[in-house]
Amino acid sequence: MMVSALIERELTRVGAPVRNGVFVAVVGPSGAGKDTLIAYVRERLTDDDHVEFARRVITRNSDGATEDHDTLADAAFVDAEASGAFALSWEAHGLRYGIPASVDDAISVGHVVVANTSRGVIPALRARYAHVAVVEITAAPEVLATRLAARGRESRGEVLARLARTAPHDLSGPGHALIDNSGTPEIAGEKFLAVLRRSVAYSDVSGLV
Ligand SMILES: Nc1ncnc2c1ncn2[C@@H]1O[C@H](COP(=O)(O)OP(=O)(O)OP(=O)(O)O)[C@@H](O)[C@H]1O
Ligand SMILES: O=P(O)(O)OC[C@H]1O[C@H](OP(=O)(O)O)[C@H](O)[C@@H]1O
Repeated sequence: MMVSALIERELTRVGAPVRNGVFVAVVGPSGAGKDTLIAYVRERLTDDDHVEFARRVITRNSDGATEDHDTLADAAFVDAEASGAFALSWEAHGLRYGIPASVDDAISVGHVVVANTSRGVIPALRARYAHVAVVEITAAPEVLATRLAARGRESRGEVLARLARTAPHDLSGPGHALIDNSGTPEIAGEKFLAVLRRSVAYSDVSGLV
């Protein structure tokens, strides 16, 4: 999209939250199982055109295993961010993360958009979108430690830093669902599916044609 079109859309949006659909933010501590549960529901919603899964942009090479995302070098990410390429962006673990601005279009037409986000961006999300569901995935601390060590994506020092990262915000509010993923992925995954089906039922696709 042309930069001028992006700026025009942003100016139109200021003070007016993006309506109709629902932004489903999947949050929780590292190792809780956000990507695992997103993959679980994604496999079961392939026929549902109303649910989209945001493809994140991260300044990390994709390992192809835990999450399929786009990669940008740090300077390119900063340029993209400045040109309005992201609906939302944040920094964590020494990395930059962005959610493409195109999710606004999906939500405007009444779709449900699912994205793994930082707990720290929930206030910004609630300001940007009229309908936000916050799906907070949890697991016991010892479970997180075991899973991150077994995943093997980070060094031992990085794993310890991730475990030490505490939730910066109180996430409670409308549309907040807490899902414990200390058991099997199926148990938590079915609860997550139920939240998504409620979000689809809630999204407003009437009057959009
Ligand atoms: N219910 C579960 N039972 C057993 N292992 C699980 C379960 N859920 C996730 N895992 C495993 O735990 C590890 C962490 O899961 P995942 O990468 O989905 O977490 P995450 O919350 O996305 O973490 P991060 O924020 O670090 O990306 C993975 O190796 C995954 O296979
Ligand atoms: O701790 P907070 O800010 O909630 O989450 C920060 C980030 O940590 C994880 O990153 P990754 O997917 O493991 O790289 C999450 O996906 C989120 O984007």
